[in-house]
Parts: sequence; structure tokens; C-alpha cells
Amino acid sequence: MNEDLFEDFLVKEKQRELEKLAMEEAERRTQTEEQRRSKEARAADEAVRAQAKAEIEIKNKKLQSMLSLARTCVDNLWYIEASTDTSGDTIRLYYNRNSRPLAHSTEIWMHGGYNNWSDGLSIVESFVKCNDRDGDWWYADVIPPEKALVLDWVFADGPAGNARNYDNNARQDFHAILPNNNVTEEGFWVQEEQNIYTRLLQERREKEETMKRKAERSANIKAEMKAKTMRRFLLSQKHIVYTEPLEIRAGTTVDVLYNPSNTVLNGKPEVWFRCSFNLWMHPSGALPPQKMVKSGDGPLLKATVNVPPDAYMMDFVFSEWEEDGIYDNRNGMDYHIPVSDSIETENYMRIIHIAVEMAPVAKVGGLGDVVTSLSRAVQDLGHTVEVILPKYDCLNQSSVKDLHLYQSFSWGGTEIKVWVGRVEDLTVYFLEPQNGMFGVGCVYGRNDDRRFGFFCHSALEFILQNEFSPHIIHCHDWSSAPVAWLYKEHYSQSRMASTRVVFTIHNLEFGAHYIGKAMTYCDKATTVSPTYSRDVAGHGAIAPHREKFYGILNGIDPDIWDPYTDNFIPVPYTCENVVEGKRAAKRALQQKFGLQQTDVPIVGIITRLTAQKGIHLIKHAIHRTLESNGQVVLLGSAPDHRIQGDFCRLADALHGVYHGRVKLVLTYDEPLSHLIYAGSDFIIVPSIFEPCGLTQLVAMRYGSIPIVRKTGGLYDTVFDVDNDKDRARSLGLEPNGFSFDGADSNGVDYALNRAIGAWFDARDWFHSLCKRVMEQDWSWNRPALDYIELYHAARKF
Ligand SMILES: Nc1ncnc2c1ncn2[C@@H]1O[C@H](COP(=O)(O)OP(=O)(O)O[C@H]2O[C@H](CO)[C@@H](O)[C@H](O)[C@H]2O)[C@@H](O)[C@H]1O
Repeated sequence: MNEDLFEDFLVKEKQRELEKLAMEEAERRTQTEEQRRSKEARAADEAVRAQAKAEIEIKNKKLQSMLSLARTCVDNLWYIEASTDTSGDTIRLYYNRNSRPLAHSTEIWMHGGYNNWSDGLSIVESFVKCNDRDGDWWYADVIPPEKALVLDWVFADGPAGNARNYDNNARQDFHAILPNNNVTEEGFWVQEEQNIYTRLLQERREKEETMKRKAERSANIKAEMKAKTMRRFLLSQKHIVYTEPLEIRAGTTVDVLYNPSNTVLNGKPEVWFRCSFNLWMHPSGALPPQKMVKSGDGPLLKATVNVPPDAYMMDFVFSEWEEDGIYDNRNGMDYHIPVSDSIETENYMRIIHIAVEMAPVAKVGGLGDVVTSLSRAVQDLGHTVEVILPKYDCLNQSSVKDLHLYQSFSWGGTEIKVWVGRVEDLTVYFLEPQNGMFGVGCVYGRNDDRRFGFFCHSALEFILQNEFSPHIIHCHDWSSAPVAWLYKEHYSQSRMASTRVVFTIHNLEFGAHYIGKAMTYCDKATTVSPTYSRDVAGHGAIAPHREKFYGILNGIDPDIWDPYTDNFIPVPYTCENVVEGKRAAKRALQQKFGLQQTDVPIVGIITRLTAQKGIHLIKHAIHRTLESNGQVVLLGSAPDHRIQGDFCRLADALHGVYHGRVKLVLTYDEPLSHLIYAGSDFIIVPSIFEPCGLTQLVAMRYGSIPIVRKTGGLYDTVFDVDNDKDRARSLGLEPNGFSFDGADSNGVDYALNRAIGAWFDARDWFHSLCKRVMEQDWSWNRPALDYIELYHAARKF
């Protein structure tokens, strides 16, 4: 075996080993999942039994008190004897109506039930006069149900629904202990409990069935959306490159059509096409460069490619000459188009996020959402994704499944306990240094540089000691920025030498020094929208590293934010019943906060109250909405106690002046945020700067219309209905909201007045807009593929 072949052999061996590990891990996970499910089923069964017992206890108590009132007869008023006319269980009930309220009625009827009316009115009989006795005696034959211990009844002058006068024993009703009943009291209760258990079990099954159907429907909607998004993406590149047919299948031939006039190759006499498959890793290597030929009269050039049956991705770049020259390689990322029906699956990667926030266990803001949702999206594409997080004492442990001690190691002068659990279906390792560093009651705010520096280093040490050898370590913002340089300084020559570090900037406002340092050491860096990446490209921390810096839009998790399966809103809805669903949510929101239930728009605001979010514009928007007859619900909390105090005073003043029309809730409340997203007509986000912004995306998922300031990711995701039609269409979208420039009240007024005006004057159009925004895909469907490409690109170094 020559050296190259041996190298190749080693790489393949390693790959096989990793795949084996992945399979073992998957197997282990399936088993754990099975165990979890059967444990859950057992627990649910026990809960149903306990509920049945509790119901029986209540019933028993009531019946016991009834039994103490029940008699076998009352002298000269009523008595029971076994029926002589009929066989078996029939009894005959006698009634002397003399001096009773029905003394003068023409008919006598019994309206009865049993066991303290447990089945309601279930026995109705008409009485016959006894002609052979003193007094005014009447009788009827009654067949009490088998499980009856007590017979309950009143007398009336007609059948049920047709009686006017009653003898109800002075409102006590009549209660008879039944003679010769063939059930013992104990047997009766055992049977009753079993009946209740069966009913509850049935109810639970039906509920599960409904949930399953809902989940299936939701999955179908998501799959359709995903396919639509992919098509839209392919079409959106059409002005540069597209294929015929548009969707590529393995084992077929496609034409690649390229328009150099929109790229760096504009005006070049020749264009060469270089192609391979499976992220340039296909066993047959890259195809020989192919000179593109003219297609039609326009600027389009064409190359024809045979796609092998084991291709799952087609990769290509364009160049000026056969060898070298200028390249159009999509800014270093190359062009990639997924191929369907391949007999091969994509190479799996292992990715570990090291982060200090993660929704919903330790979420402070959007970073926490992204760590969870990006990880889930990449995991859904078949990769292994894990997260390492500090084990804060303030961790929301109810959202962690199967939390247990994983191991313990000594490092940095202390023992570090490592816990493992599942959060939103992701494996998460929680590091708990025994020096109490993360037992201070908060995520941020206590000597954070030192704590998080220590955390980053110990996370790397944990990965090394366990030989996890991830392909990618992904770190976030200043708080886990140290991972980038600690890795390069201490671990790049270790057993994890092949790992690459990807760093994401969620907000350059904090810790720019750390961010700059991480930019130097990481292999690839991203920020959370293309526009923000351009906004900050000149910043000192970023400018020197622009060649490895990309803007990839955030997505939201369509399962976590789903009005069709959301437990915090009253009526589940999709884009098909958006009007009805939102109406119910709006009513619930108004009820919750004592807002008037009038036909007016609600503007919602959900935000951290910091300068970034445009505090003066938020205040102005509240006033402007109220002046325009709208209602406002704000959910926000300020890390700065002066701002918090300021808003508390504002809340007091507004709740007084605009009573029943405005509510400011100045806390962090995740469940409430769901109801506000669903119940509002508009969500306003007037940020001064916004790297991406998630609230406008969640708003759209719930059919609420975003009103935003045109900055960063807000600009990339919200397209003004009046001003951005072309910009939206160039991306294959329809306009979806209202936006404004400038950072003063005029800007807010410009957008808000149009929005509220449309709500009052063009309701049908407004409703169609709600439906339209719900149909747009702001999930990770597209951005997750960009991250995977980026991970692969990082590994190419
Ligand atoms: N009082 C409250 N109660 C309940 N929930 C609340 C809340 N206040 C805010 N939230 C929730 O927190 C999240 C905030 O998302 P943003 O995108 O506004 O993030 P943030 O500015 O924190 O993060 C940074 O990181 C994210 C992620 O990259 C970027 O999108 C963003 O531009 C950048 O500033 C949303 O899920 C929102 O619903």
C-alpha cells in the first residue's frame, strides 16, 4: 500500500469508527427513549389509578352521608316490598299521599335515580291507586339497577318534563335502602373504581390520539413548508445559477446554467465549470474542468453533468481559466445543491456547542433560543449535536429529562461534577464546579469573565478527557469566546487536533475585546444576519478577519413556536383558521389583563428593555397606539434597575390614564409571551440595532404582523407592504409587515399609522396578510443548511 492509499485507508478507518460510535450512540438513545416511554406510560397509568381512587373517595363520602338519611320505610308515608306480580329484582314502592302536596293530583309519578342520583334522573314510573286500603295509598313496580344501594326519588303529578307539582320531602328527596340487593357495598365500590379507571383510561387514550393526529398534521405542514423553501432557495439563485431540472436526482443528467454577468466573472471570454459531489469528498474526486458553452441568445452559459447514483450533494465553482485565474466560489463557500434519491447518506458530523445560555433551561435572551433551535435543526439533518452548559443553581430543571450524574473530574483546583440530561431532545452536559461558581442565583451579573473563562476551559478539558473528538466546537458571543483561543493554545496539538472552532456573534455590543480575540483564533465566524454582518464588517474586532466571517440568518424552532400545538393559547390554529384562532387568543389576553373587549387592534411588545431595543421608540409607540384607539400589551424586563423603575412608573401612570386599554407586565414570562404573540395583531420591534431579532419571526409564525425599524436582521426579514415589494419578490417572498427608517418618533408614526389604519379600514386585506405571514418559512430549514456548509468549509482547512 503506498502512502496515499494508506492515508486514505486511515481516513476511512476513522470514518468507520465514528460511524460505529454514532450508531452505538443512536442505539443507546433509542433504548433510553424506550425506557423513558415505558416509565412514562407506567407513571400515567398510576396517575389514572390514583385519580380514580380520589373520585371514588369523594363519591363514597357523599353516598355515606346519603345512606345515613336513607330508610327502609317511613310510617304511614312510604314503604317497599318485594313485588308479587313479577319475578326477580322488581320491588313495589307504596306511597300514601294523604295530607301530602299531591293529595289532589289526578296522577302520581315517581322521578327517581339511585346512589345519590349518581346517574341523574334514570327511573320514571307511574303509580296506581290501591283500592283495597285505608288512606290514600298508591303503588308502582320499580326495577332498580343492579348496582343500586339506595333508591332516590321524588313524587310528581306527571312524567318528567310534564309535571307541575311535587312532593320532594321538603327538599330532602326520598331515599330508600334497597332490600335484598345483590351487591355488597364493598363489591360495589370495587366495581365503581374499575369503571372510573376504564373511563379515565379511555379519555387519556383519546387525548393521546388527538395529540398524535395533531403532531402528524403539524409534521405534514412542516414537510410541505420545507420542500417549498428549498424550491424557493433554488429559484432565488436563478439570476446567477440554476439547474434543469431544478431539483436534481442521483443517477440522472442535469444542465447547469450560469449567468456570469451577475458575478465576478462578468465579461470574461471563457468560463470553466469545476464540479464534484458530496462536499468534494466523492470517491471519484473532482470532475475534469469543463468549458461552459453558450445557451440561447442571452448571457447564459451551460455545462452538462452526469450525477452519480451515490451523490447526495453537487458542489461546484466557476473559474476564468481551465487552471487558476479568478474564481466565483460564492465568497469561499462554493455552490452546493442537494441531490435527492442518493444511495449514499451524508457524512455525519459531531458538533458540540459550548454556551452559557440555552432555552428553556437557562435562557436570558435570543442567544439561548438559537443554541437550542440551531442544534435541533442540525441534529434533524442527521448529525450528532450536543451542548455543554454550566450547571447554574437557577437552572430550570423541570425542562431537563433524565438528568443524572455522568462523571466527575478534577481540574483547575476543584472537582467538577458533570451531569447529563435531555433538553428539547438534545444531549446536554452540565458542568458543576464544586467551587460554587455557578451557584450564585443568576446567569449573568457576578464576576462573569472569570466564571465563564473557567467554564470554557473546563468544557474543553471535559471533551478531551472523554475523547469526544468533535468535528466542530461551536461557541457563542463574548461569554464562550475564550473557547476559540483556549482551544488553539492548549488543545490544537492534542487528540482533538482535527476539531475546528466556529464562533457566532449574536451581539457585538458586549465584550468586543473578547469577540475580537475569538475572531483571530476561530476557523470560521458568523453573525446572525447578512445585513448585520455588513453593518459590523468595519468594526475593529471584525475587519481584519472578514474573509472567514459570514452572515447567516437565524431561524426559529417550528415545534417550540407552533400555534397549532401550543398549550398556552386557547384555540389551536394554522394559517387556515388564523382569524378564529387569533380572535380567541385576543379575547383570552384581554380577559387576563382586564382590557376592554372592543373591536380594536392590539399592539404587542416582547423584549428585554435595553437601549438596543429603542426604549424611547417603544414608549412613543405605546402612546401613539393608545391615541389611535388601539390597545397595548408590553412584556419586558430590564437588567438595569433604573430602566426597570422608569417603566414601573410608566406602567402606573398608563394603567391610570388608559385604564382597560393598556397593560405593561415588567417581568420575564415565557408562557405569557406565547399568548401575546398569538393574541396581538401587531408586534412592534423598533430596535436601534438588531443583529437578527427573533420576536418578529415568532410574531409571523403566530400570524401577527411585524412593525420594525429597518436595521440588521429586521431589515432582512421584514418587507414593508408599501415599499419593499421588489426586494421581497427578488427573494421569492411577498411583503409581510411595516417598517420605518430613522430613530425618532416620526419613523414610528409612519409605520404604526399605516398599520393601524389598515386594521380599521381594510380588515379583509389585513386578515389575508396574517395568513400570508404564517405561510412564510422563518424556521431553520434554509439557515441550517448554510451552517452545515460552513462546518464543512471549516473542516476543509
Ligand atoms: N420579558 C420576556 N418574557 C418572555 N420572553 C421574553 C421576554 N423578553 C424577551 N423574550 C424572548 O427572548 C427572545 C429575545 O430574542 P431577541 O432576538 O430579541 O434576542 P436578544 O436581543 O436577547 O438576543 C441577541 O441574540 C439573538 C439571537 O442571535 C438575536 O436575534 C438578537 O438580534 C440579539 O440581540 C425571544 O424569544 C423573546 O420572545
